[in-house]
Amino acid sequence: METILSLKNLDKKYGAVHAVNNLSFDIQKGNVYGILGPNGSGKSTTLGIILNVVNRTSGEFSWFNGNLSTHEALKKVGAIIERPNFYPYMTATQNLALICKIKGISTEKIDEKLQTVNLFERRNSKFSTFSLGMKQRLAIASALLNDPEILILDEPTNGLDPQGIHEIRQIIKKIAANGTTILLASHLLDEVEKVCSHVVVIRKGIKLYAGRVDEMTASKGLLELKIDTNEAELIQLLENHPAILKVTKDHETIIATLNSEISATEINQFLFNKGFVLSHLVKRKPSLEQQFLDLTNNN
Ligand SMILES: Nc1ncnc2c1ncn2[C@@H]1O[C@H](COP(=O)(O)OP(=O)(O)OP(=O)(O)O)[C@@H](O)[C@H]1O
Repeated sequence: METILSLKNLDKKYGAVHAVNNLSFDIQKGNVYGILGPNGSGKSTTLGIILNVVNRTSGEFSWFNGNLSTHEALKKVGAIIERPNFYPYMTATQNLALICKIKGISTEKIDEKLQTVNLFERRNSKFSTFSLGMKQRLAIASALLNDPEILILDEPTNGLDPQGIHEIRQIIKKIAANGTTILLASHLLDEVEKVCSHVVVIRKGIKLYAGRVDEMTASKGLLELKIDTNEAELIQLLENHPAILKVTKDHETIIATLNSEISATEINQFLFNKGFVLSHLVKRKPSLEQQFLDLTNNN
């Protein structure tokens, strides 16, 4: 696996605010990474540091195994960390041509990138006529003009309506499917769940989890149970079962969080043998949301 970016013990303090706290993780080529954390958890600061627009307090980061200077490496990076300024009276194509000129890159990729973000049909429309979603898509096209190895996006769907959000997510997936590595920051759990293969969960600048999204969701799961009588006795029995970590109630439903593998059939048989006949039994995986809440509460 080729490492695109490596962060080691990165730290950033703004006076008394410890925005990034001893953060380490690696970005491997071809994956889609989400930095997930609530507002103010240090996501933008982390992106700012690796893009050389924020100075770190201590720690290291290296691009492409340290084979290139940061200046050279950043030529292979496409990033949108603030809304870029486009000229309202110029068309999509004209705006991108200007960016090519400023960056000193060829204009030959403009049409291809407009197609990638589904704006080719609107290439001759003035920027001022674009919806917020279209503006964001044009920003993505502008970040792709140099065919970057990695695309970095800070809160790519912020402020968009549901249709705009869906379109941006589809485009991110399309870009990833073409082999571009992606790193995005988001405070939205479902965004990371829908778009990313890997996640780094941070809170108050501290890493709480780093790994595959599907491994994070592949915990032991939970059981939903209902019974018409003897509910208190059932809860007590479940609490003493070795495969069950804890038991809670959500309205009429008993929720048993598992700490080891057990099938719904096994638990059903066990309870039936003890004289409990359930009216409802479902085994579920906890959502990323629940795991995220568990992670942030436990830390
Ligand atoms: N220039 C700055 N000066 C002082 N404090 C700052 C500065 N930039 C960020 N911070 C603080 O650092 C912490 C992390 O902020 P950061 O913007 O990195 O978080 P974030 O996770 O990106 O949040 P958001 O999604 O709200 O932007 C916050 O407490 C923020 O107030």
